[in-house]
Amino acid sequence: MQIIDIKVPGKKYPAFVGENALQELRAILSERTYSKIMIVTDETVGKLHLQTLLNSLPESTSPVVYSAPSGEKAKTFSVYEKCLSFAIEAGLDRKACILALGGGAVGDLSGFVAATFMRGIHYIQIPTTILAHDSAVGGKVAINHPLGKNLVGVFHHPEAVIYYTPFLSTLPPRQIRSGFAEVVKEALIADPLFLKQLMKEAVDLTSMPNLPFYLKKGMEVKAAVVQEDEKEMGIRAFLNFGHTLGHALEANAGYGVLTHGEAVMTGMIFALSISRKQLGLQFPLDEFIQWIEKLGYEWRIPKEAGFEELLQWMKRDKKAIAQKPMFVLLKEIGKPVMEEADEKLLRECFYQLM
Ligand SMILES: O=C(O)C(=O)C[C@@H](O)[C@H](O)[C@H](O)COP(=O)(O)O
Repeated sequence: MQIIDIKVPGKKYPAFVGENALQELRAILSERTYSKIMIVTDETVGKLHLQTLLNSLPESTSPVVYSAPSGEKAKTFSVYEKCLSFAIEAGLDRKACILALGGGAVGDLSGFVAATFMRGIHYIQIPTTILAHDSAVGGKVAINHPLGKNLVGVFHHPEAVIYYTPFLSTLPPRQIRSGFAEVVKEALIADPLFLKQLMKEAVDLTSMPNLPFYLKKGMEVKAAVVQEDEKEMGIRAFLNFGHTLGHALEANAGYGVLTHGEAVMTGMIFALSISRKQLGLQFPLDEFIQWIEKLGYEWRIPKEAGFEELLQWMKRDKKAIAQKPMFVLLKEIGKPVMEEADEKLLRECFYQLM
């Protein structure tokens, strides 16, 4: 089993990755005296994995279970309120703990509920997707606002991340693809050799013997960034590579139409294209695109997505300054910077990618 320690001011927590990770959860829950355990999951994951989780809890726990709608539908004000009402009615108090069993959306909802319920209680991330190797680490939790993705949120770190890799075996190819996009992002912003390795080895996303290693590498990249800049005052924003357009595409299409990873992959190609023009990035973009297309990414900007409309979403992005969209760009692979881009250049790159 792999253990990655995440250290932020005033807190250190482990991410356990591997086939024995659930034993670590049992140990944590046996050691701590939580007044009540509430599992938050979603309709899809609950059917597949809830029983495994229940079987691994200490006998003394009698958890209550809240099931949210699957995917981004979990991250609405109305589901947030329902989840809080459930917690209150179930008698949770300030010594209770939430277990977030699911992908990024369940993790975000659970973390936001945990952060705000009675001004903050403990929670533990139990990711079940590849995507959540990224979102479960680092304490960003949020719900969506009708005017933009993740616009309502806080930083609230989990007590631990329990990444039980057998859960990943039920993922459909589209979800594998979505999560793998964030691994590619971690390589692009931090590690040219890792990117080379991925482009050489990853040829079929349904058979990746090295996946646990890729996930660990990705989580290490993330942990190192978060450790240096917990609250995104500077370099943490580099983890948002591809997300300026990515979030806009997700929101504009209607949450759930595109997966997060599909939208981020398109956003990364957009950012790479801007980086080449604005910063002279030397990067074989065509070869990269050929690779990801072979992996099954349908990354093109949808014809019906208008530039003006997407620009409005990008202006409301959390990185925007005075309503000017900001982009994480690359000077070189592994050397990100945050920059504004001229609207004319944005438009040019945008239409090239349709
Ligand atoms: O943890 C971060 O910081 C990231 O930006 C990682 C992203 O991949 C992740 O999707 C995150 O939840 C997006 O955060 P947001 O601040 O852009 O909403």
